[in-house]
Amino acid sequence: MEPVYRLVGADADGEDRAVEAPLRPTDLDGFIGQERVREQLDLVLRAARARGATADHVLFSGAPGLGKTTLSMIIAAEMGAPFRITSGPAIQHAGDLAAILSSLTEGEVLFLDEIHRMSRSAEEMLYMAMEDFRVDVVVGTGLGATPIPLELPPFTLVGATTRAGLLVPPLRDRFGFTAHMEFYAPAELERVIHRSARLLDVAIEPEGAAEIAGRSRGTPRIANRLLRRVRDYAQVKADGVVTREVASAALAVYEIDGRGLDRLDRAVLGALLSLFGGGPVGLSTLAVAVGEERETVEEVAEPFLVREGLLARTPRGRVATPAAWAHLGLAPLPQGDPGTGQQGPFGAGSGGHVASPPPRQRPPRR
Ligand SMILES: Nc1ncnc2c1ncn2[C@@H]1O[C@H](COP(=O)(O)OP(=O)(O)OP(=O)(O)O)[C@@H](O)[C@H]1O
Repeated sequence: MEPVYRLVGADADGEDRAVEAPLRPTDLDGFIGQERVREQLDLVLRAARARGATADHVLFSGAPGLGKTTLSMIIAAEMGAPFRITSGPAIQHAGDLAAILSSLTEGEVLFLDEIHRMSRSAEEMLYMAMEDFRVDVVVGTGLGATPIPLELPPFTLVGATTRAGLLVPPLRDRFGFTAHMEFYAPAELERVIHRSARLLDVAIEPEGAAEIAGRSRGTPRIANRLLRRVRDYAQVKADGVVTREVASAALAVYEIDGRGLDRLDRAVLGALLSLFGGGPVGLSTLAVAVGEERETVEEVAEPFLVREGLLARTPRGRVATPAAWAHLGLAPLPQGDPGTGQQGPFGAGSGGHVASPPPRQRPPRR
């Protein structure tokens, strides 16, 4: 699938990569939210420091942009250890991993992003390295292949994954501490935005920060990106201060609505409601209706709509919830509406079927 650029996408784009470094908190106290993870990690690190030992291996799981890389850098900083970063897709052969591991120094923190995308042979080498701080490097090929054991200095592996379920148990079991990163509450995102605004020298009012936070999909990376776009607008169209009105007008230019939905999200939801009476409708049909690839609808638009309780995936197809009708300002079709002839799982009006004639669009609710 071609990557789809979205201002509210959680993956890092080129600009994010270029500007995120100075916005990262550098110690646990400066890291906002994720209270439980922070508290547990603090204990793990303090205990390791008190023993004069290297910290246990750590696994972070969770959606992109929630702070996994930032926390792993904090682990290195808190341990006073060097930090190195690599990723699963960059390690396609066991030899790639052996080269990295054999150059680690004592106590170094190795951050392995997208650990679920490493090759199987590298994964097997990693188990041994994590457990025994040793790897077998195979020299030669065929009958002449000989494993040469190589001792490694103690190090801390910090793995990050968006798909913890894809990790094989022997790998998962070798992490001493595993944490799942949750989406952030709006109040936490407001703190992230105020902190970033201070670092970027942007004047922002509390209501302006709240406006951005509400549209940031629970994700600090998106909050920081929206802040940068709102700052541009404030400089060009206003007096540079981010007020509620400025934030709201700026994000309207980018077609990000009050709940953080963008044009694609609203197109999917709009088609589901106005063409298919709220569903159920098959994914392929829905994708054709919005002129997008099936994968784009399924992987790019739907996860957030499902998370927000606006859309449900049911065995009979995609279904809009009552909240979806309310969000688009439409009244759900009444029970037994001739436009749909069916009753869906979300009560009155959520029925409807691809084969049915498209229902009439209702005027906005008062
Ligand atoms: N708790 C937080 N407090 C303040 N800023 C944060 C926090 N979490 C993340 N950020 C900011 O959000 C941005 C993205 O964070 P980070 O790169 O650590 O996310 P990630 O989970 O590693 O994402 P990916 O999986 O895409 O690599 C960074 O600019 C970082 O400063």
